[in-house]
Amino acid sequence: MKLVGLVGWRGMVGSVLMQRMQDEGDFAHIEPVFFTTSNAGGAAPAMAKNETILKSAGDIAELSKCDIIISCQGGDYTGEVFPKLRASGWNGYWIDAASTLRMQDDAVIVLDPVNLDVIKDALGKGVRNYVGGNCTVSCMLMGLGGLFQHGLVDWMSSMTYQAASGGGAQHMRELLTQFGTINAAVRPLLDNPAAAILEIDRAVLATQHGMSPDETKQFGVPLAGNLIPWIDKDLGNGQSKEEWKAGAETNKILGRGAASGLAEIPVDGLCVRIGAMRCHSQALTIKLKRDVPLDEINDIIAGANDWVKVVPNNREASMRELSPAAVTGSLAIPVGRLRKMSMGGEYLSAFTVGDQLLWGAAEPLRRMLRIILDR
Ligand SMILES: NC(=O)C1=CN([C@@H]2O[C@H](COP(=O)(O)OP(=O)(O)OC[C@H]3O[C@@H](n4cnc5c(N)ncnc54)[C@H](OP(=O)(O)O)[C@@H]3O)[C@@H](O)[C@H]2O)C=CC1
Ligand SMILES: N[C@@H](CC(=O)OP(=O)(O)O)C(=O)O
Repeated sequence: MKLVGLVGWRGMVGSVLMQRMQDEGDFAHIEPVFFTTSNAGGAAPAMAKNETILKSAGDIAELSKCDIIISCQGGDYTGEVFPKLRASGWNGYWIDAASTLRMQDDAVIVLDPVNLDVIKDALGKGVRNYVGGNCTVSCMLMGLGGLFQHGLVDWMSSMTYQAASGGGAQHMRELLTQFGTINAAVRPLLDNPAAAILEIDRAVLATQHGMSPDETKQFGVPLAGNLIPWIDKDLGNGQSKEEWKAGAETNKILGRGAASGLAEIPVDGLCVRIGAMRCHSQALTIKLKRDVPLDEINDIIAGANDWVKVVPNNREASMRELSPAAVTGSLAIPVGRLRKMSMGGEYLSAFTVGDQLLWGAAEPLRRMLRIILDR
């Protein structure tokens, strides 16, 4: 049985991964070894078999014993340990949730319902580094992958509504704390039916403006009752790094770009943080290569994989099925609001939602593990 090292298993992404691996019976196929950056020598979790003691995640000799390592520990860890591990001569498979290695030539971005051909080709060529994609990109491709597979996309623009979880666990806590602070500030007014709504509104605004640096430590500004139209680094050209990833990673996942000889498909947009918990949503404008009838488009989208689900473009279904609260905790990727836009028959509008901790982070990793194990 393959020795599989697990790093970052108790973090937010790691916990979702462990749950999914248990749900799918993955531990029956591996000998797990649990690593830690903070508690070496402590007890490994219940899924452990023979290796019941936590090993140090900085111990290159211990890591080197593994056939496969899955890391959800973060980019700093990858940047620090991965080069040392490879320099030591380790030739195992490295599967990672962090973005650090994504765009390297010797790494593949994994999303097998969309790019199994790219993954298999890489395995055949001896590639050893497999990295999960950016959550927004992975969720978009799980939903709209069919249109790309059928060569129908001329270009795409995405306007995102990204959840607090994209920043990490502390960001989710901060959002909820802010909601609580605001609610507490206006509670007496809310309890009084005679209170004027503009008075309540003024009190909310005053509370948001009055939040201490401690209350906005993660996001930098209040997110509750607000939004933040910038995610990740400032690239200095007016684009955020999250926006850059949309084009760069989509094309890499699809195996397009200079190395392949296939022209890149322009994908660009504007990424916005909103006060949702763990589902990323996005509104898409898609310029099709030709005017394909809407029923054909529905079939192409719905037929692309087992998880995408086309939601009828009406008010009831959209409100019920196409929201973060409807999708959280589920692997389903609903795509709705499908309609041709007033600009012409080649312009398609769509809206999609995905759990950014499942398809956006953990799920592609555990599926990559199974692809390697099943070879
Ligand atoms: N959050 C996201 O949406 C996404 C994240 N990623 C990638 O995954 C990486 C990990 O993200 P995420 O899971 O959110 O990070 P977390 O902060 O939840 O976990 C990272 C590590 O922090 C340590 N840690 C310290 N205190 C705690 C605690 N109280 N509870 C749990 N763990 C703790 C753990 O390491 P130890 O056990 O060694 O102490 C853990 O493995 C990111 O840096 C990113 O590269 C990728 C896609 C999406
Ligand atoms: N940047 C994403 C989360 C994330 O971890 O992305 P990446 O894996 O590309 O660093 C967000 O904030 O919503």
